[in-house]
Amino acid sequence: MTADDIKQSNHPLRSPDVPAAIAVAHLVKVYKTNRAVDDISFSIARGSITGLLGGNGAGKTTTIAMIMGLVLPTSGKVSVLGHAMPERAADVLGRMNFESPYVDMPMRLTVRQNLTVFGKLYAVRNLRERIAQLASDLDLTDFLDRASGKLSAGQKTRVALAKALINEPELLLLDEPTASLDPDTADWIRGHLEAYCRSHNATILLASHNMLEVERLCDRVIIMKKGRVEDDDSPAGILQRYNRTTLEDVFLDVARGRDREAAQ
Ligand SMILES: Nc1ncnc2c1ncn2[C@@H]1O[C@H](COP(=O)(O)OP(=O)(O)OP(=O)(O)O)[C@@H](O)[C@H]1O
Repeated sequence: MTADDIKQSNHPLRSPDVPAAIAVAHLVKVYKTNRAVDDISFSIARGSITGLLGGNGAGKTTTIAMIMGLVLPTSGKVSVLGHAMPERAADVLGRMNFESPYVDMPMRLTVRQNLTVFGKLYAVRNLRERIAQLASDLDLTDFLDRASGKLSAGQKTRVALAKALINEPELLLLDEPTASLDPDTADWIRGHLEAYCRSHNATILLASHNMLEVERLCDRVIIMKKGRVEDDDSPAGILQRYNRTTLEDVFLDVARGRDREAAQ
């Protein structure tokens, strides 16, 4: 059954009894006097792909880090797959995963060794087969036994994605998943993520500065500015409200402080 079938049916995953993939309520993070995240609330349905947009310093990474339980909120609540974070992290960390091209793996270990370490951390069954499958899906076979520090930026991104998918997560948090990939490879990765989501009814929350990527992948867009949620809607709804034809233009409107009415 695909994610679309589930959305259109009475499948149990649609039932109100199934908790949201992510729910945050009045979430705040203050660093000294800087309100990096300033009272944000949203809920993300299972099986959806949501883009988290915003300029540099808008609070995207801090939000994702609180959802993962890595950064403690100053106040507010986070729930992941129905479990409070960070209190119940042990119940959910094995069912989620994270990818950022800015987090390096141990450089001297080969790609296969790194994936083996992460697979063991997640207690992945049939790990050898899982790594072979990911290597084939993400085209890693040629450099599986090369030291991770000797890969190109694009190869590293594909390995990071393999690491993020190793435990077949129900929830995937991605920070710039296609940074430093050439357009063709980036497009191919997006197709892979989309197919993964549909086949596993998985949920993705991705922070991105690539508006075309967000338009292509996301069924919902949350725009952050100065730690707050500036807008939250489908890409089509947002384009209509700002009277724009591309999210790139909406992004510039938000960044430059042009409000929705002025954009019309
Ligand atoms: N560990 C930290 N200590 C102090 N301030 C921090 C810390 N991490 C982030 N900040 C500040 O919090 C604010 C939000 O940063 P954050 O990294 O969440 O933004 P972002 O939207 O992910 O930005 P970018 O697009 O540049 O990655 C910024 O002003 C940043 O300087």
